[in-house]
Order: sequence, then C-alpha cells, then structure tokens
Amino acid sequence: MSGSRNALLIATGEYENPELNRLRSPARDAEGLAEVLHDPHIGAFGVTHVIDRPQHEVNRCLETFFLDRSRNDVLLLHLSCHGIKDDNGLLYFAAKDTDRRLLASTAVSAAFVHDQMRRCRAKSIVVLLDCCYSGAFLPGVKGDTAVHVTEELAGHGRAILTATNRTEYAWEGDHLTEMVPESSRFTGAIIDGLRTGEADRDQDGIVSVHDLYEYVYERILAAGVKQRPQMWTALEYRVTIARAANGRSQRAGEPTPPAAALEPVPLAGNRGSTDRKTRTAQPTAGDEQIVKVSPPLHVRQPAAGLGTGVMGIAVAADTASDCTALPRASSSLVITGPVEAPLGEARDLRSHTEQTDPSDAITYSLPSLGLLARGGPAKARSAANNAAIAALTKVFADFKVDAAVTGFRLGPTITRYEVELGRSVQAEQITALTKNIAYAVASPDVRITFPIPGSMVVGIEVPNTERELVPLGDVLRLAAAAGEGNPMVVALGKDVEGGYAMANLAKLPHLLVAGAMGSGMTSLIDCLITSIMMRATPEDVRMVLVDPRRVELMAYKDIPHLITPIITDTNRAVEALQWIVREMDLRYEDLAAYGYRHIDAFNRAVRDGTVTTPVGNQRQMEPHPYLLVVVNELADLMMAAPRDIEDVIVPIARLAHTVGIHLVLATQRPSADVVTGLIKASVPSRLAFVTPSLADSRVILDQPGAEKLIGKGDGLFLPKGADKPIRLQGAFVTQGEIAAVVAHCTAQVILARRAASAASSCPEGISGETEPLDGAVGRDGGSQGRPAHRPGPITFKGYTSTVTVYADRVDIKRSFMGKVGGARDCVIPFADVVRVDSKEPTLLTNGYVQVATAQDRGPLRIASGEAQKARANNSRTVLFTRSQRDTFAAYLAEVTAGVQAQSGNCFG
Ligand SMILES: Nc1ncnc2c1ncn2[C@@H]1O[C@H](COP(=O)(O)OP(=O)(O)OP(=O)(O)O)[C@@H](O)[C@H]1O
Repeated sequence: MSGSRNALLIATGEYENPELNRLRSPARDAEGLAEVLHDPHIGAFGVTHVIDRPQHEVNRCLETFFLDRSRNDVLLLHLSCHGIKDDNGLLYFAAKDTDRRLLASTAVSAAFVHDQMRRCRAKSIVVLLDCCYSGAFLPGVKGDTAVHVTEELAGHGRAILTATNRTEYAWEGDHLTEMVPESSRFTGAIIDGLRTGEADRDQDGIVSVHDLYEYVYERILAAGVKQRPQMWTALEYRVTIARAANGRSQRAGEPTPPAAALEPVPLAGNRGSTDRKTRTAQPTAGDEQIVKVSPPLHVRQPAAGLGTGVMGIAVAADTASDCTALPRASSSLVITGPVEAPLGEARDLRSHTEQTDPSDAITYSLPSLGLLARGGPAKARSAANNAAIAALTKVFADFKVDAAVTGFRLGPTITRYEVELGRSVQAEQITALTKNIAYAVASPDVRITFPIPGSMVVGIEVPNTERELVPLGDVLRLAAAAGEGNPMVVALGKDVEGGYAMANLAKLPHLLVAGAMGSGMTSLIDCLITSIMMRATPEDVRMVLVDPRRVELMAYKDIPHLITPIITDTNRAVEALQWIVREMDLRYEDLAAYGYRHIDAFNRAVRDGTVTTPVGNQRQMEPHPYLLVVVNELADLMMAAPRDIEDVIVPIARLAHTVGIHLVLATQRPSADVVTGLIKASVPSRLAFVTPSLADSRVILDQPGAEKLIGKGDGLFLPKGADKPIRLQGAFVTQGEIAAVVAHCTAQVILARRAASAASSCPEGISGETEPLDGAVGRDGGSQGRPAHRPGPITFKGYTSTVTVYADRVDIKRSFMGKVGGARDCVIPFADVVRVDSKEPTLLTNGYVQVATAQDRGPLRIASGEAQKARANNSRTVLFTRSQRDTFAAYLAEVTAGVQAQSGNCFG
C-alpha cells in the first residue's frame, strides 16, 4: 500500500483587526515544523506552509490540499492561530483579515475544514491544532469553556491532536482579555520530539500519532502549566508521523527504519500485518521541496508518487500556557499511564485514561446540575388546541358518531384529546375515522389509544405545531428534588401528561431501544449515559460501552466510569460480553458463599461489615458496583457474529440483573434477525422511537404504534410487565452539555493523576523498585517480607493484574479492565505450586505484559479443576506446579527487565 505524504501548515500570527491580538510565534513555529516534517530522514513529507494569509487564500489552500487524494495518502494539517468560537458555539480559525463580527465571511470555519476532510479520500489524516481558543461571546457573557474540537473536526480516518480543548480567553467588550502571547509549547514540543527522536516513546524507530501525543502531553505536563493537549482518533491505519532517525536511534547506532515504516498500517483486525519489518520497501516520500506560502500565495502539490500519507492539521497559536482552568482537585482517584486497550482498538484508544480504582478514591464529586440547561415553562393551552377540539367535534358530527371531546393533555410533542363515547358507539367507528380526523386536524400522524389505560375515554393524539424540548437537566433536577438516590435512575423524558419520566435501570432490568435513523435513539443513549455520570460515582456504577459505529459514543471515551475503552470491534465485543458472563458467575459465587439473594443485599452487608473476608483469605471484600452495558448498535454485532452475540447476551439478560449487571441494547434495525426471539424474550423493557414500518414496531413492542411516531425523541416506552406503552418525549442533552459533564468527571481523574505523579515519581511502578526478582525468589523473607519486585499492572485480555513478588510467593491483585466487582486476588505460594500449563507470556509493545491466571485461560493456564477447587474453598489461592514456579519467576524477571528497558514508565 503506497501513498504520498503531504503536510499543510497554516500559521497566522499577524492580524489586521486590532481586536485580535498578535500572536508571536506561529510563523517561526511553522518554519521549524516544516523543516522536521520535510526532512527525508524524519517526516519525509511534502510540505506546504501558508503564513499570515487572508481567509479566502487559506480556504483555497485547504481545499486544494484535500483535493484528489488517494485512500493511502497520509495528510498532516497543522493550524496555528486564534481559534474563535461564536455565540452559537461554532468554531472558526482566524485568518489575517478576520473580523470577529464577520466570522462567517472572514474566518476559516471548522465546518469548512471538516467538509474538506470528509470529502477527501485519504484515510490517514492527522490534524494538529495549536490554537488558543477564544470565545467570541457578547460582552459580559462567558460561554461554555469547552471548544468541542472533536465535534467540529473528528471523523473516520482522522486523528486530531490539539494543544487544548478549552477556551482560555473570553472577549470583554471589544478585546480579548488575558492574552499573554508566548511561544507555543505544543508545536515546540512536536518539533523537539521529532527532531531528537524523543517522541518515539516505544522505541520502535518510528513516531506514531500516539507516540507524539504521549510525548507532547508529558512535555506539557512537565512544564507545570495547566494546558492539557487532547487527542481523538478514529484511524483505520496506524499512522507514522516520522522516523526517529535523526535522534535517539541514530545516536544508538541503530539503523534508520526503512521508508516502508512510514506507510500507514491497517489497525483493527489486522494485527498480523502490523509488523513493519516484514513489509516490502516502498518509495520514499518527501522529496518535495518546502513551499513557503507567504505573500504571494503559491500552493504547490507534491509530485505524484511521493508519498504523503499523514495529513495533519495543526492549529498553532501562541498559546499562553496557563490556559486550562481545571477544577480544583476533589479526588485522589489514581490514574496510571496510558494502557493497552484490552478490548478496543488498542492503538486508537491508547490515550484512554486508565480507569480509576474506586477503592483509592477519597472524594469523587458528582457534576453540578448547573452544567445542564434549564427548559422554558411548559406550554399552555393555545388557539391550536381550540381549533383541534372544534375539528374533532365536527368530524364526529359529520359522521354521526356519538362522541365528545371532554378534555385534553398538553404534552411536549403531542396533545392527547380525551373523547368520551356514547353507549352504542363501537370502537371500530372511531378507528375507522382515523384518516378523517387526520385530515380535519391537518396532521398525518394522528394516533388513537383505545382506551387510555385506567380510564373510560379514548385518546386521540395530535402532534403539536410547536414542540417542547425536554432538557435532560430538568428531568434530573426533578429526580434530585424528589430525593431519588438510586444511582441507576436515569432520565427518559416527559410523558403526555406533562410529567417527567425516569427509569431505574436496575429495575427494568434490561432495556431494548429501537428507532429509525434520526428518531432520537442516540440522544436517548446520551441521556442515559449522562444521567449516570451526573448521578453516580465510578464506585456506584461502571460501564461497558460497545459502539461498532465508532463515533457515536466517542464523547465518553475518557470517563472514569468505563471499565474498558469503548469497544468498537465486534470480536472484542464478544470477548467483553463473555467476560461479563464470567463476572456474573463470580458475583453469583459471592452471593451463594455468603447466603444473599441479591447484589444490593450483599453490598449492604459488605458495607456494614456483616460480610467480611474469611481469615487467611487474601481477598479484600468490596461491594460490587452496578455494571451497565450499553450496546449501540446491536445490528452491527448481530450481523457480524449472530450466534456468538446471542450466546452471550441471552444468559446475561436472563441472569445478570440479580448481580447488578444491566443491559441497554439499541438498534436502528429492529428486524427479527437482529432482535431475535431469544433476545426479545430475555429483555423485558422496550423503548421504541419512530420505526420504519409497522412490522418493526411489532418486533420491538409486540404491537403497532411506533411507526406512527413523529421522530426527534417521540417515543413509546413499554416497561417490564406493562400492556400498553407510555408515550413520551425523550429528554435531550446537547453535545456541549455532555462535554461539560465529561470534562468534570475526567478532570478529577487528570488531577488525581497529576497529584499521584507529583507525590511519587513511581508509586507502584517498576522503576521505583530495582531489586532483581531472581534475587528475591528463594530467599528467606516470608510473607511479611517487603515486596521484592513490583512490575506494575500486567494485562491480558482485559484482566489487569498487579503482580508483587515476595520472597516466598507471588501476589496477583487482579481486576478486569479496571476494577469491577472488587479485585480477584491470587496468591501463588511457591512452595505449594501444583500445576500450570505454561506458554510463553508475551511482552506487549507498550511495555505491558500479557499474562493470565486461573480463570483467564491465558498463557499461564491453570487446570480448571484446580481453579474450581480453589473457588470451592472460597479461596483465591491458585496453585502452580513446583517445576513451573521457576518458569514463572524467570518469566517475571524477563518481563520486568523488558518493561524497564522499554519504557521506564510509571505504571502505578
Ligand atoms: N429528545 C429529543 N428532543 C429534541 N430533539 C431531538 C431529540 N432526540 C433527537 N432529536 C433531534 O433529532 C436529531 C436526530 O437524533 P439522534 O441523533 O438521536 O437520532 P438517531 O436515532 O440516533 O439517528 P442517527 O443515527 O441518524 O443519529 C437530533 O440531532 C436532534 O436534533
């Protein structure tokens, strides 16, 4: 696969408009960056840079840059300028002639950039944004402080790295405030990292997007400023920014990686092809000359065949560095370094924050309801209602049906008119009039409920001419006012009576959501997840998000409630669901061992000390958090592996609720091959938005009705045990609100991480311990002895184990993808080792180790009989063969050495 490599660097530091402060270094930065990117030994890009040009020229450059690319090209765009957000929240990049009152015609809109990238065929586009974002708000108004770069620019086949994702400065009157221009730390770090080769974090001779992000992040962290770079990726290929040829690898006498190392390598499901060394050499990119586009503008495209694969957009603005106003630390949640994504696309999600360990939490503050907007007052009776009543009355009179409108309920989306029938009127007479009624009220979407449950009147539902938005915040405020404390209570919306609708997911106990494209299903999923973030700590509720579509749940990728990076790969989804089945089994074992029938009772007993750890058992008893599994979209999974998915979903749906595990399955295709009979039978609560057909409505609700809904959150909710669905208008939460809530949750984690790294350079990590493992094994010391070695977390298929090797035993504190249901610790006494089937454990490229114990069935495999015996004894002791212990010890030594050699990172 051979493509070209091209970079476009757009830097604007000089502005005609005096309201826009001059930025000091973009031109200089762009030149420095152009140099390293163009260097054939480093970036090997054909580089174009555009400095201090007016909007129309910048737009033209951008359009030209993305034009006529091939799929395999690597494109890198670097933007360095003021990023400006208008009153409507739209993002623009300032050009030389930008007037902040005329952004649409004088600034480069992010939507325009997004559009060019969307049309571009290249699937390896890297955007580097070095902007100091400003909110161009009205005087005295401070808009939300998030920039939402991801919403504006992210997309499939792209990686976006930004110096920050927050507005640092707001306009006051006519001027930007607090502007302290200085050289860009972000672009400066990129240049340094590429020039020296230091950005090659995993020392494989190349600087990948993730390498670069990690390097820049650490550099900025080390600078002690508040600014925090961010990254979003949805790359199909592993994109190489540069060879680390000029720097470390050359100094170390290592050969320069071949040109082929610069080519994009397929990511998901192509692990076998990621070994660059086995790839055939391809033509070197980057013989193109640097084209400096300073007035006059000349955009020169690299010659055909000169690879340009990475397109990066870097917005480089001279960021005043103390920009990101993170909230004060309110938690000591412990964050470790980047982790190998256990179930998701490892590379894509490598920036994913290691999940917090709830047991280490001091205080986790829930987001304030103030982050969510308030709605206006509920709509009052209007002339439209009077007209509809008159129209209905006339229809009944015209067709000589003895019926009268006796009242109505004004809901947010529809109004339900209540019609009382005369004694001799048959139901069919009313339903036969549906089309006439629709005609009379001038709406095709009339729905008749016969009768309204619990009453003796017929309901005729007519869409409102003006719909009422139901803000998520309003529903949650009501929940708070009602003293609703259950962390699994989520907002659904507002019913026809105008009452707020909430649901306790734990009681549903599983939910199937369906609806056509644009029906409001994604918004509902957003509301469910945001409700959990607003109301539950990661100790209360953990989540597994499965999103084969990759982008819809991306906003949540860093929240501490996740126990695994968002799962986008079908095979990984099956693995995750299989793990959930195992987790369910283990939770059932706990319940059985202590004589409890429900997880809530068990957790209460753990909290009040009734359930304690048996003497001699190393495991620390902890409550099991609720585990919410959201699958969006089920059809994609069912199409890929129907049998496997059904095989895991059905037992979870049937049994897992007792142990606190709940499913939300969403699909836009509620056909019988997606929502199979077995799945349907196991998921008792359903929520349908408008469906494409009556048949779909029957699949999801077992009755017609959903096909007549009017979209945008208009839904029918059929909770477990109900005969008739409840019509409701789904709650709505904006992407801005979600970003604010996510920022609150993740900021605590970031601060804790910073605090942890400040407190100790390596609290648990390998670099903090230097005593060799084999020196410890066999030495006297006993179980009270201090750990001989602490290699840090070891990950295999999502199981993370922190291994501590003592003189006489190995302790493995295990958790799955973070911490679910308490640690499953193993103690491996060397003296008592019985049996183990050992394969060579694998050292992963990022320094983590694949290992498995007991139930994992992994490289260190324990006979299931032994594991069962251990479990039956309520013991977490796992026994290995005597002969295997040396293998294990040697392996750990090797791994430890390997990890040290590879990164020296702190994994604690
Ligand atoms: N509850 C709601 N209240 C108001 N508007 C809504 C609501 N839900 C959805 N909408 C509107 O409908 C649009 C589509 O909604 P949403 O993205 O949730 O649909 P979807 O069913 O997931 O389809 P798609 O896959 O096309 O996104 C939203 O952008 C929003 O404008």
